[in-house]
Amino acid sequence: TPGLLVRHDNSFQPGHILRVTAQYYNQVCMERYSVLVNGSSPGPELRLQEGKVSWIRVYNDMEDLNVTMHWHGLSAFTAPFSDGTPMASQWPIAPGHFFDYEVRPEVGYAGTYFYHSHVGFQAVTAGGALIVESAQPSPYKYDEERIIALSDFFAKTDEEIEDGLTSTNFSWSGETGAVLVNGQGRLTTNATGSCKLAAISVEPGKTYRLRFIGETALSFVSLAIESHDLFEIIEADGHYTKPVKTSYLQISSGQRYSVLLKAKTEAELQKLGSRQFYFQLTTLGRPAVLTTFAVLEYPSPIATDLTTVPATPPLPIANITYGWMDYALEPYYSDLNFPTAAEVTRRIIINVHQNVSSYIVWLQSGYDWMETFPKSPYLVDVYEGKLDLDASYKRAIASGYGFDNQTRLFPAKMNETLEIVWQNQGAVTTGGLENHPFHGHGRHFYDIGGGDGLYNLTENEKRLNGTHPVTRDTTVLYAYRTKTKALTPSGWRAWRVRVTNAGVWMMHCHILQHMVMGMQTVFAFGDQTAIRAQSGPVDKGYLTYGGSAYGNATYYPLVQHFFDVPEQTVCSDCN
Ligand SMILES: O=C1O[C@H]([C@@H](O)CO)C(O)=C1O
Repeated sequence: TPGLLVRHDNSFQPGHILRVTAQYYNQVCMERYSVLVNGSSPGPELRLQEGKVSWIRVYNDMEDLNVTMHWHGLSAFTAPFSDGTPMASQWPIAPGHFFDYEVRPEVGYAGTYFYHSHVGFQAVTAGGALIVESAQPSPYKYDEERIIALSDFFAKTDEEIEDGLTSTNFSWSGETGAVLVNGQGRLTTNATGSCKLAAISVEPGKTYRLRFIGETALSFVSLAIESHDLFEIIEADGHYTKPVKTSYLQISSGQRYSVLLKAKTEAELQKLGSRQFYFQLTTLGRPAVLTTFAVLEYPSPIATDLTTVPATPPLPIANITYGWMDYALEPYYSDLNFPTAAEVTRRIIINVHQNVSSYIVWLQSGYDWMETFPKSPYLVDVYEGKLDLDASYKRAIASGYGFDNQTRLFPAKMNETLEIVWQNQGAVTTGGLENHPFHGHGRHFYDIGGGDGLYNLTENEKRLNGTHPVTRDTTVLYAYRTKTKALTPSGWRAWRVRVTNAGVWMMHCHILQHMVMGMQTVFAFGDQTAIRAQSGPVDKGYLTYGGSAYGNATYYPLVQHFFDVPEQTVCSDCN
């Protein structure tokens, strides 16, 4: 019997504890008020085991802000209220409360992930690396690994940024001040002072698995390493790929890649006459191009110089590569589950564009979605019997867009095979276009590619022929140009998804500013019956804000164990 209620009193030991605070913090030698996990940005690195349940306790130690924690890329494998999307899959954790997330990474999903708050702009600082360890040895051999998490620095506070983006008196967040590596960096290429670049230490002759994590709020980054001009991609978004050689990476907010890097030998270092090399990171597709640095350092009798920024970048300044690695990545392990075009039962074309009127918003199928839209979380409403997904489905089908504008849901039935096409269009009034890294919660989607103009099924089938699409959770809808005519198609990205995991799954642009400006959609997979059947009955403590599933300083929560049923229950089951 899943769903046993357990009082999480003092005897309960969560596997991990994350404490979220809002406080002044030092980054790039500037003080900024921000939301942190365990007092730092990035927060602690979490390691979970493939196939095993992890309980992660998240304390909201803030006075006046809600929080949720999302396990980016793992969300199909959480208990019903554990995906961490506010007002979609759970009531957010109220100030002074805590919530125990139950996360079970599925076998086959060992790889590189991250966690982050899903509330407002908090994820700019509130997040950290999440590695799912495999029960099996890696198919690739490497000596050691290093995590390289990229994030952005903004001088404005989250509140100023959110207010600016959502008020009639629109004001942009500003562009990123610096792209940071593991939370470290300097404001501009020629900044002076003692502020240090991040150092990634390696030893001569060893092979490293570099795990790159796109934890940026905004930045789409092209990245290369001085004198180390060839590495091999072996993982994308949690899945091993066949090896692909490349001289640079292009990584958006929400994406992860692992690459193998062969460190120079002692002899090669002698020849090069250097023991430190720059990582060069350039932002793409924004009005301002920013180039920032980190350092790859080898053991040296002379301390590595982390305060000098090269006056001239050692590598050429990168440009965007449209369709980078599209149709090129293939799964390492053969995957027979890829749905062909003939298997697609419904194609949902989602037109996305910016609308400039009294507010500046991003619309999908004509509507924005903000966490302020629902009065209560969809998933809660399903269990309360207040949300009729069959009626919503009928309205969505009748609309011709697969979208129900009453609930602002994209509802789907179990066992449908969806093709979801994100279609970029010029902004209303300005014709402006941008690149958007679209992220899908729930089970990973098959990425069937992207291109310029308008999606053309026949043309894309030709390109797909003979390739083996990979499953991803974040891929980029490119713009191809910065301007076109209002509502004119310019760029598309398409996914295929088998509807097998009942639940409420967000699909959204991972740029935090764009999310705040409405660039989010919510899919409901399965109707009420399917969702309830998957979880079994749920406790009422999940159905109200601050309910009894949420603990506080004087109250131990009543938590349902959906996967991890304590032993005594198994025993009472037998009776
Ligand atoms: O969403 C955005 O809004 C601004 C601009 O389009 C409106 O000023 C910008 O640069 C974005 O990426």
